[in-house]
Amino acid sequence: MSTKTEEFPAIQPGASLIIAWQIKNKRALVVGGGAVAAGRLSALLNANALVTLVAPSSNLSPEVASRIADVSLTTPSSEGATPSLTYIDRVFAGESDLEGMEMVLTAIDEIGLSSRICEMCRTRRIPVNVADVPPECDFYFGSIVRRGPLQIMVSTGGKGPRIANRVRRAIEGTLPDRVGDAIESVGTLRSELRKVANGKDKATIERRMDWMVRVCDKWSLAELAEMDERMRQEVLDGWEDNVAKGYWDVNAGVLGKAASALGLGKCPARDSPDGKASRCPFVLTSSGFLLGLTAGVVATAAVMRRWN
Ligand SMILES: C[C@@]1(CC(=O)O)c2cc3[nH]c(cc4nc(cc5[nH]c(cc(n2)[C@H]1CCC(=O)O)[C@@](C)(CC(=O)O)[C@@H]5CCC(=O)O)C(CC(=O)O)=C4CCC(=O)O)c(CCC(=O)O)c3CC(=O)O
Ligand SMILES: NC(=O)C1=CN([C@@H]2O[C@H](COP(=O)(O)OP(=O)(O)OC[C@H]3O[C@@H](n4cnc5c(N)ncnc54)[C@H](O)[C@@H]3O)[C@@H](O)[C@H]2O)C=CC1
Repeated sequence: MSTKTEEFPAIQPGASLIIAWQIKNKRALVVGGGAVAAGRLSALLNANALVTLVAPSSNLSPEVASRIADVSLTTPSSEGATPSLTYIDRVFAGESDLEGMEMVLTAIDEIGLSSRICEMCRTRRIPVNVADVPPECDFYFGSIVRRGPLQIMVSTGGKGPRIANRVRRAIEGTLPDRVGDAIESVGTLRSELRKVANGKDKATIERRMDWMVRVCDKWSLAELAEMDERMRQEVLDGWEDNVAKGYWDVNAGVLGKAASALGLGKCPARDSPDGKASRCPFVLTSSGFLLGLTAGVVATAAVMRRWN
């Protein structure tokens, strides 16, 4: 057993545990109907939770009012099913409102009541967030970037929520084009792979993971975003022989395959890791070359005109 702790990252206590909570089809309660409740409500609905919102209709924010009026949210998908959103037009009624809830969020302007709700939740071991009162939060919200299946949460652990917003915007500006579509493609490929290789034994799992890693690493994000059914099928055809096909293996016909076999398979224009072809050195170099060529031709034409 090694005793050299310096080989491992140092423990830095004081962080939050950042996890992606699967609240889909589970019940959550929102108490309050103002602007803060509206943010909580959309976060829960985006995560497919079954939300009950309790607040008097006399004081709803426009966003909460529009969600409540949205029949696609308030109608159950089938008879007897719980709708995505159930609205109850009244103030918080007490313990009975907590029945069956797996999460409770309060966003009301009554600090004493918030504390009591928090206490009730903790007695029942229901995770609770009281907006604005960190000691009464079992978890905090964060500033979120969303691109389809991709979510990035910026948290400052309660130190600077406004700065979380700024960092989030800075991150948004650096995201690769179509990163959400690229991840969606990988998701489809992974689930299709499970259909042809669904073994749960250790050897199959290892082989599947190794193949997925090699395929992912062969495709730029821009290429992945373009992967359609035909390309995906051709990539999957490589599974049997444990071959990881790249974009040009499935798109450039015989010539592309020959180039790929020679190790020239990747289009340099698409090789930038962020998939932004215009920023790629190949494109810059080749556009520079073309520009130079054009300038050369123009200059030669001018000189020749002089001579004539
Ligand atoms: C602990 C936490 C608990 C929780 O609510 O989950 C909490 C607590 C408090 N917020 C306060 C104030 C403000 N909150 C915001 C904004 C956001 N607050 C959010 C989360 C969190 N806020 C959790 C920590 C998250 C973290 O640190 O990473 C965000 C990220 C997510 C969201 O709420 O959806 C969202 C930005 C989302 C976005 O823009 O993308 C702004 C800015 C603005 O309004 O523009 C201000 C005014 C500026 C200021 O005061 O700093 C106060 C003081 C109230 C007072 O002074 O009385 C407290 C209480 C205290 O700090 O004691
Ligand atoms: N964490 C954060 O990011 C922020 C938190 N806040 C805090 O969150 C809380 C809510 O903020 P806003 O939405 O702006 O408030 P708001 O005053 O607009 O809305 C309060 C809502 O709660 C409802 N309400 C009041 N008593 C209720 C009860 N007993 N039962 C059910 N519903 C009740 C009201 O009818 C109203 O719909 C405030 O305490 C505020 O200080 C405010 C801004 C940012």
